[in-house]
Amino acid sequence: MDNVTSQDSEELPGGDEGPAPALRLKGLHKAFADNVAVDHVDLVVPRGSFFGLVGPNGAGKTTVLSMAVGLLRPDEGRSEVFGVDVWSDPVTAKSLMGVLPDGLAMPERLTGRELLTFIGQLRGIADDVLAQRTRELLNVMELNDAERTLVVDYSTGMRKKIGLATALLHGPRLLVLDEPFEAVDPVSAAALKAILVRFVASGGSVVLSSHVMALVEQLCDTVAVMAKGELVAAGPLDEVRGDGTLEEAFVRLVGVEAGDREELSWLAS
Ligand SMILES: Nc1ncnc2c1ncn2[C@@H]1O[C@H](COP(=O)(O)OP(=O)(O)OP(=O)(O)O)[C@@H](O)[C@H]1O
Repeated sequence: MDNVTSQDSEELPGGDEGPAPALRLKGLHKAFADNVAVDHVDLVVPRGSFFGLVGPNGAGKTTVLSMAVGLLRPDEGRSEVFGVDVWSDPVTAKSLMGVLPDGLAMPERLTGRELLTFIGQLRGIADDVLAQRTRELLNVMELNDAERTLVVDYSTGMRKKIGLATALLHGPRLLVLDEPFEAVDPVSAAALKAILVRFVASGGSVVLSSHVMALVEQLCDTVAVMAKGELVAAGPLDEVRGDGTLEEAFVRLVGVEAGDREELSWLAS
């Protein structure tokens, strides 16, 4: 299936240091009232990498990814996709990336096929190409059986899958996926993983957030660990996890509450 591959052949902006990375975050900062959700985060996602962002609940993953893709305006800092500034040139930047945001809002009173057709037409994809890509994506996502079902009646996992299909439709070079495997059954997850692995093998770049360390360890070559709005580690998977597992490194980096606390002792009585 040629269409779910990256089209990384055109020249994209670079600089003195060579081609620009797939994603570069410079000093991204966001506070909600007194709560600093993301604290001056700098991050580079190299081209062709499969990048995993992990961190405990409330660490700032969704906030940083939302700013990175132009869905949430930062208080400070900038985000560049292949050297294109997401806020000053949003049309170019958004043509280069496919995004699966957290809590994706979609036109819900459409079938999966209608939704993909609608998004494809907004993207200006030619009718024949769109029809072929829609057919293949519904097939690969195993949503063919649900072709006549409205998205509003989809399960959570099915919504993730149709969301990923909309992100892939225009053949982006970078995919930014917030918790793509949440609520997806193991069979569908295997299909999604295969699509993403193939996308990276063809030159695409993926950034995903997840709470599932085993999945990040299995898929990603580069990881970043976030806690309390800051990056506490970032680099090649083997460097970040050291001699142990990613989960052990995560616990070491993020810290855990003491396990012998008095609270909830009544549960065992
Ligand atoms: N729209 C908002 N208004 C106010 N506070 C917010 C908003 N969005 C996020 N926050 C706060 O910012 C912090 C970071 O939240 P964020 O959703 O980015 O974390 P996360 O790492 O994605 O968490 P999770 O793993 O639970 O999804 C949290 O303290 C959260 O309460």
